[in-house]
Order: sequence, then structure tokens, then C-alpha cells
Amino acid sequence: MSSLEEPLGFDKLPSMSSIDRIQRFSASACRPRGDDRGLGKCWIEGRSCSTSNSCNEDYEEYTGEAFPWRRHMRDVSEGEALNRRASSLSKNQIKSGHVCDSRYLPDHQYSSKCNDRGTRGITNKFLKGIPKFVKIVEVGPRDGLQNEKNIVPTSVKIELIRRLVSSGLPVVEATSFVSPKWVPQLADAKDVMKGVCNLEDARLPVLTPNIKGFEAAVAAGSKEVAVFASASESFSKSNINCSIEESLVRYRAVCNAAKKLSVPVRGYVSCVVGCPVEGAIPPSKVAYVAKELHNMGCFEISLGDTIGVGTPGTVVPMLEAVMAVVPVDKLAVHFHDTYGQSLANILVSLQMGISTVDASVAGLGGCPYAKGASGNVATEDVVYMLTGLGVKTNVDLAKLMLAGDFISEHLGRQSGSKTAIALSRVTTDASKI
Ligand SMILES: CC(C)(COP(=O)([O-])OP(=O)([O-])OC[C@H]1O[C@@H](n2cnc3c(N)ncnc32)[C@H](O)[C@@H]1OP(=O)([O-])[O-])[C@@H](O)C(=O)NCCC(=O)NCCSC(=O)C[C@@](C)(O)CC(=O)[O-]
Repeated sequence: MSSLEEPLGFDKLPSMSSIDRIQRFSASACRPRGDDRGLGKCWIEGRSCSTSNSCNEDYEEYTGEAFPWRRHMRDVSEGEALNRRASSLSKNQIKSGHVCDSRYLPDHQYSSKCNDRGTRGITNKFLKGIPKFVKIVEVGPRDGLQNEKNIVPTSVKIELIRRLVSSGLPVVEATSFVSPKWVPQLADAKDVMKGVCNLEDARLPVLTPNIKGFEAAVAAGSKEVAVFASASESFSKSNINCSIEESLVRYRAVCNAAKKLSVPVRGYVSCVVGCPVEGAIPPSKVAYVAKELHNMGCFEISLGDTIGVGTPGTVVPMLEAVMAVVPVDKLAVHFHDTYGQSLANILVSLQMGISTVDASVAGLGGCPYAKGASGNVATEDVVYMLTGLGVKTNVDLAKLMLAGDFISEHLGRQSGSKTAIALSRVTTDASKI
């Protein structure tokens, strides 16, 4: 087992102490910057905003239903079981009340909003910078299934993608056109694309590590691709068998070819806070790779905590460094949940103005070249949190849960989504009442 295949030792965990913590959180660090390059001014305490869809002077209270997806549950024709859950939920009367309590317990009222005037100021202070709409990029069929021990049949992958698209997800990463010797789990990329390329309700990007992969992807009908670089030299070698600089040369070639065909290219940066070999990764390295990808024409840069070691303490300075060189509206975050930090990391990212979040249904995921990394943050958990924050996603949680049930049943294990497990339990219990 190489050191890349071992989880990070405690001594290698990145921490805020390696960064100038005091300076970053001092009052002067929070001063609005004069040269607003569209990157925002100051995010702490929501005093200013970074994106056009965030940061109203008065944080607009969420006035939607506490559980809007309940409305859609009746529409899920194939989801008999879920329909039963939905009606059980209705019976259980989860009311949108005035109690300022984010818990759901059968004896408590639940509300996403707080009408208590006394606490509204505090609510405004913490939620003001959060975007009103978040684009969720579903990566389960690619990032999730690339790491499965048993190869998932092509027909199951196609059905999973169909279900995810029908849940309202705007982007579903479908597969990878990588070497089948490196990732045999996705060797059927061409057939998967054949089965889904007629789906019109979502964009279906695919990973391409080089021109060969790009050409194969386009020939298979892909209309959007993604390239994946790393902020860690060691991870770059282990994942794509070349240095960071060599990978950037390859990706420039992919971007140039894509430009000629008007194919949008997304860029990933992996190991943005930690690497299994190198330990903590300096924010400046992440910023360098992100800027290179942006300069070569990537329309969006997804910042991946590949092994899930980040905490808000390391994610914030990393984002701050990247946001100094790439506009915040071009950035996405991609968290794995190895240490249970994903939702906290997403929340601080939203507070900093990020409005694109990668997630994986049922928490599937991991990288075959970064053992010890667990699944991505579960899409269901992200949708649940965003709904509670009053942030729109256009995703129907009931349908998303059906997609999660479908793949979890196929894989023969429980969903990795806490929301999916909890809602299933709540509805099962309610149906017994
Ligand atoms: C990049 C390579 C191809 C270099 O692999 P290599 O072995 O250095 O490639 P090569 O150029 O020397 O070619 C060797 C063989 O591979 C073939 N080949 C070459 N390219 C392709 C291609 N595109 N599709 C199919 N076949 C290909 C090529 O034709 C040749 O075939 P042979 O002559 O031996 O029969 C390889 O290392 C590879 O495929 N790596 C991909 C690994 C991978 O997919 N990892 C998971 C991605 S997840 C990630 O990066 C993190 C992310 C994005 O999720 C975000 C996060 O969590 O942080």
C-alpha cells in the first residue's frame, strides 16, 4: 500500500495555525477592498456582498413552505413507497410555525424561518451574504461510481442519471473518458453517454484528462467536459501520471480544442486543503492552479477537498486566496465528508459568496487514487440545509431521495445521506401512528 492509499495521519492534518490566523480575522482584514475586481469586498458579518444574487441589505426572510418537497411528493408516479411517506408526513403535521427552532421532532413545530423580532438581527447577521439560489452540480454517477469496488452495470448508471435529472438537478456529471486501465469502473463511458445524451433537462458534463479523452467524449455526444488538475504535485502524479505543469499543458490543449467546437470546459482543482502525501496545501498553490484554469478558458473552477480533511478554519483562507485571483461567481466547492465537515464547509463557502456546490446522491464517492477519502457530501443533505436556509435549488428532494434509494439498493447498502435516512425514519414512524 503506498502512502497515497492511507488516510491522513493526525500530524498531517492541515490547520489554521499554519496560516496567519490573526491577520486573516483581524478587523483590518475585514475592511472592504478598494479594488473590487468583482471578487467581493468583505464577507465577515455580511457587511458587504460578493455576488449579484447574494447579500440583500435586509436579508429576505424565507417565506416558502417549511418542507416544499412534500408538495411534489404526490407527483412522483414511480415512487409508491415515497408517496406513502409523504402522506404520513402530512398526517404528522410538520407545521410552518412561529417557533424559532430548526429541529424537527414529532412534538415540536418546525420552521425554516424565524418570526421572532428579537432574534431577527442575529439571523440577518449570519445569513445575509448567502446566495438566494445555489446551483447544485451532481457528481454521483461519476465521482461516486468511479470508486465502487464492483462495477455498476451500464443500465443502472443510465437509470440513475435519468432519475437525478428528473429531480430537477441542473447539472449531472455523467461519466469520465479516462483510461479504462486506470478507472475500469467507468470503462463504459461511451455507452453511458449513448443512453443519456438525449436528456434535455440538465447539462451532462464528463471528465476528460487529455485530448484523447476529449475527442472520445465529443464523438459520444458530450456537450460539456471537465478537466481535473491538482494543487498537490504528488496527487497529480498519482491521479493522472504527470506533474501539475504537464497537466496544465494538456488542459490548455483541451480548452483550445473545446473552444473551436464551443464546448464549455469546467476545471477542477483537487487537494485544495490537504493531500494524503504532502499534508497541508498552501492556499497560494490552489490559487495558482485555479487562476491557470480560469485563464485557459474554464468557465467554472471547482475546488475539491479530495480527501475531506478541510474545516472552515482551512477552507476560508483557501477560498480567500482563490477569490483574490478568480471571480467568485466562477467558483464552485466540492467537499468530501471524511471528517464530517462538509456542510460546515459549504456554509462558510456560501457566506463568502460561492453559489455553486458539488454533491453526490446518497453520499457516494471517493477517489480511487486517494484511498482513505470517503464519499462526497450527500446531495440530499445539501438540499435539506439549503431549504432550511431559504435558498432555492429547484431540486425536488422526494425525487432525489428516490434516486438515492435506487442506487443504494443496487449497491446493497444504506444511503450515506443523513437526511435520506432521517426522513425515511420519520415517515416510517409517522405511518405507524
Ligand atoms: C490521464 C491518464 C490517461 C494518463 O495515463 P498514462 O498511462 O500516463 O497515459 P498514456 O498517455 O501513457 O497512455 C497509456 C494508455 O492509455 C490510453 N489512454 C490515454 N488517455 C486515454 C483516455 N483519455 N481514454 C482512454 N484511454 C486513454 C492510451 O491510448 C494508452 O493506451 P495503450 O496504447 O496502452 O493501449 C490516466 O492517468 C488516467 O486516465 N487517469 C484518470 C484517473 C481518474 O479518473 N481519477 C479520478 C478522477 S477524480 C479527481 O481527480 C478528483 C475530483 C475531480 O473528483 C475532484 C476532487 O474530489 O477533488
